[in-house]
Amino acid sequence: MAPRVLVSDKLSKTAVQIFAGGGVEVDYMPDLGKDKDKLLEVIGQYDGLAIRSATKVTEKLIQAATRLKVVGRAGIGVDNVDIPAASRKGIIVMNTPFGNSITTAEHAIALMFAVARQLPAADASTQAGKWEKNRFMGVEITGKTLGIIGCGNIGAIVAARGVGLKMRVIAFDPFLSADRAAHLGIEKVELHDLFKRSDFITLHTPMTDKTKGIIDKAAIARMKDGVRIVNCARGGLIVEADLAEAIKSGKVAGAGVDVFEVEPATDSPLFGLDNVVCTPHLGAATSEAQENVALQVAEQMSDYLIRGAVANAINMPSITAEEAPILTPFVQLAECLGAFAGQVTEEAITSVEITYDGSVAAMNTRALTSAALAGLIKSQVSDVNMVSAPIMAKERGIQLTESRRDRSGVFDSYIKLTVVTEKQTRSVAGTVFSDGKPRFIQIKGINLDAEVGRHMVYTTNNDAPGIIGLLGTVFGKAGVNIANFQLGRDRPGGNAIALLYVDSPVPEDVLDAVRAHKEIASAKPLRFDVADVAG
Ligand SMILES: NC(=O)C1=CN([C@@H]2O[C@H](COP(=O)(O)OP(=O)(O)OC[C@H]3O[C@@H](n4cnc5c(N)ncnc54)[C@H](O)[C@@H]3O)[C@@H](O)[C@H]2O)C=CC1
Ligand SMILES: O=C(O)C(=O)COP(=O)(O)O
Repeated sequence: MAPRVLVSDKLSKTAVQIFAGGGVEVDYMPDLGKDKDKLLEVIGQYDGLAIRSATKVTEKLIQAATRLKVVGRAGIGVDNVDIPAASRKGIIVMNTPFGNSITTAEHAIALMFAVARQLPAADASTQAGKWEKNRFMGVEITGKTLGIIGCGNIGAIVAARGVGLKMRVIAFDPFLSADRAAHLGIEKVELHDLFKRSDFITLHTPMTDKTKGIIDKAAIARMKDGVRIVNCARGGLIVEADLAEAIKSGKVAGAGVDVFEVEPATDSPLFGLDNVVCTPHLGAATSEAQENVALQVAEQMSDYLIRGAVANAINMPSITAEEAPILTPFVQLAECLGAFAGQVTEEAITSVEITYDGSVAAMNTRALTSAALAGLIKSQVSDVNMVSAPIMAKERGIQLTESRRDRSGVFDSYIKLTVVTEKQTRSVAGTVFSDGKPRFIQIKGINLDAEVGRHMVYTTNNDAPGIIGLLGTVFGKAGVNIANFQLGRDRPGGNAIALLYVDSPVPEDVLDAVRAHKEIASAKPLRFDVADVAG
């Protein structure tokens, strides 16, 4: 069945063509994002949801989205998506991090000019036949100091434009390196310094707990008199009432505002003030940017839904379309190792160590680790996948270590998973054979070579004669067919294990008959719900 995607915001129709061309069924309802109740009603029918900023992907919507696998944001900011809730539900959230950045940077520059020369008010006055040449005295931009808060993709483009306009550009961004600042020809400064020195301030950070209200009354008090402020990032970065107050008092000479605390903004303390230029969240609104983001989000979502490739996900490591087929057998192996460890571990897990040995070490091990964690946690929580597993492991306080090493044994590559609980440490290792199927090659340090089947039984016992006969007889009597039987031991007469791949689940009373034997320490039924296992 073809995956189904809902487009609930106004995306370029290019997205529809890409989805349809890629084998994805698509419903284009650009106004649905504004109708919360209707969206809640229909969301259960879709595997993908393509949005801009109008659709709010709340926890409630996510709970109702029983089939949803991916949310694609045709744009940059994902503050309208409850990412932790999506991650917990195993839903990938992806954006298009570059598609509208030039356009948004240009809008910031446009607002800076509009505020410097009071263009909207001058336009209105002129068209009203007033010719108020003396009223609209502006300021020059050349030689002025432009303070950029948040110098990522958009901030850096604004910086380059500012330098081109002969401004002195300074930036505050904790993640801006000195090298990058030098390369951009700008000065990296602290926030208080930026406030003190800037003639123009422009905001380009995401909306986070740290950036919310970064421009408030106290911040404004530290700024130069007559500063002009531009916000093309997110409304909540500025406390609108504080800015309005400062404009009325003349402390701030003007503001260019594209984004608002509440959107759509039908009312704001900034409306009607002299030299405040407002636009209705138009930062990304050019035909070029909208083509870019629509095309990109549709390609990314189709690639994920059809081929399992992951690009630009906020809550999952990337997997390219080329990488996906090579990685898939190892993803399955990692999940089987996790599932084995999860099913034989009954106590709370304190830490997990994953070792990648040989050629697998050069692969996308973040994705493989997520798969191993998903397998591990699946024995306790059925609704977990590679997206939600890392967050669930973290919530459970599981410490994670990952190590890689060059080929150290007979296998071209293998993965070893060690799970530590308060009582014991357990390890299981596996590889992928040339048939692409996962194999267990070591359990508790005991070597074996076991095909992974959907239904399996794992026993631990003393190495003594008669165990094969016992299992064969008990299972045979119960009508359970053994497809494959693997044994291993640490030394003659020592600890032994058996791993049986059976054609059907083994009833508990049959296992009890096995457990009753004096040489058997434990007998566990196992299940592996992974695509490429046998059975
Ligand atoms: N008005 C509009 O239509 C549009 C608005 N945006 C907004 O612009 C924002 C920035 O976009 P990009 O530059 O592409 O993102 P980005 O992720 O490339 O850059 C954001 C920068 O902010 C910095 N940052 C984070 N926390 C900070 C803090 N507390 N103080 C200072 N800097 C901090 C980061 O280190 C990063 O360098 C987006 O998050 C989005 O909200 C984006 C596109 C269109
Ligand atoms: O990409 C972003 O972060 C934006 O803010 C653009 O928003 P929009 O897609 O125009 O609703």
